[in-house]
Amino acid sequence: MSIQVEKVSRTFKGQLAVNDISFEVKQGEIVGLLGTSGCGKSTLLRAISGLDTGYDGTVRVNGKEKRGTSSELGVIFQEPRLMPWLTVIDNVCFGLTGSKRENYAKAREILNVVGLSDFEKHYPKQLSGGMAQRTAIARALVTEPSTLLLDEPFSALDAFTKLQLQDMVLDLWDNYQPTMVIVTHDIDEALALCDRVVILKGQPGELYKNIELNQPKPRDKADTELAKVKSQILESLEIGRKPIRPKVVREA
Ligand SMILES: Nc1ncnc2c1ncn2[C@@H]1O[C@H](COP(=O)(O)OP(=O)(O)OP(=O)(O)O)[C@@H](O)[C@H]1O
Repeated sequence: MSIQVEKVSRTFKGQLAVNDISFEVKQGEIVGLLGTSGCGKSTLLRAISGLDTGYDGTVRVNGKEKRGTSSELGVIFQEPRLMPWLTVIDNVCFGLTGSKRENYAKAREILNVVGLSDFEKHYPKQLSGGMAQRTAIARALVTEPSTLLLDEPFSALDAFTKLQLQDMVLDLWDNYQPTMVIVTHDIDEALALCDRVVILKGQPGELYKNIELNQPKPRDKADTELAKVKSQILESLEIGRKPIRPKVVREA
């Protein structure tokens, strides 16, 4: 599934939050939305997902205008949003319309991919943060969406779990080749996962740069080309360029 974002703007109570943003996500591509806090990344993702319809401009899916949610788009949030009274497998099946037998078969296949086969009978309170987020990812995948939209999916997790789940995303991609849009603050995460990074800047947020990443995955973190892209991104975001405090010049 390809996505075309055309001249999308969003105003909240007379205040422009994102301004005239256009970009395309090709079929099977993993695109990262990066930018400093408040530049409108989540607002843009909500417009793409159809959870928000109050924007100006157009979102197209495979070239056709879309406004509103679609079962072809799976959304994953920062927090897993599981139902505490349901087991892992019942959380994954929630919303499926088939027979219990069919649903469980589908859910078990996905739970295997996300590494939770041994935990299907656990309840959310018995899971670690990483396992809960894996369950949320399995729930999004079970309807076989061709596109996944992820809003800072790993930012609440510890560094080690985050790396494990980033590897899992690459495995998922190998299995299903979904189109993905990932909102992240984490430049290393974007460098590990994305084929392209869209950088937003300012308030209201505007599209600043589109950076292609052609290195094969899984990527070598020590790769010099990747290091160059990282400094290009840091420079775009104006991180590390200014001293945090102005230098005090003392008189002799
Ligand atoms: N429902 C809303 N009502 C009013 N203002 C909103 C709403 N949603 C977002 N905004 C405003 O729009 C701007 C962009 O917010 P958004 O959450 O999209 O930014 P972001 O880049 O995702 O930020 P962060 O990285 O901190 O999550 C902010 O100024 C925010 O206050």
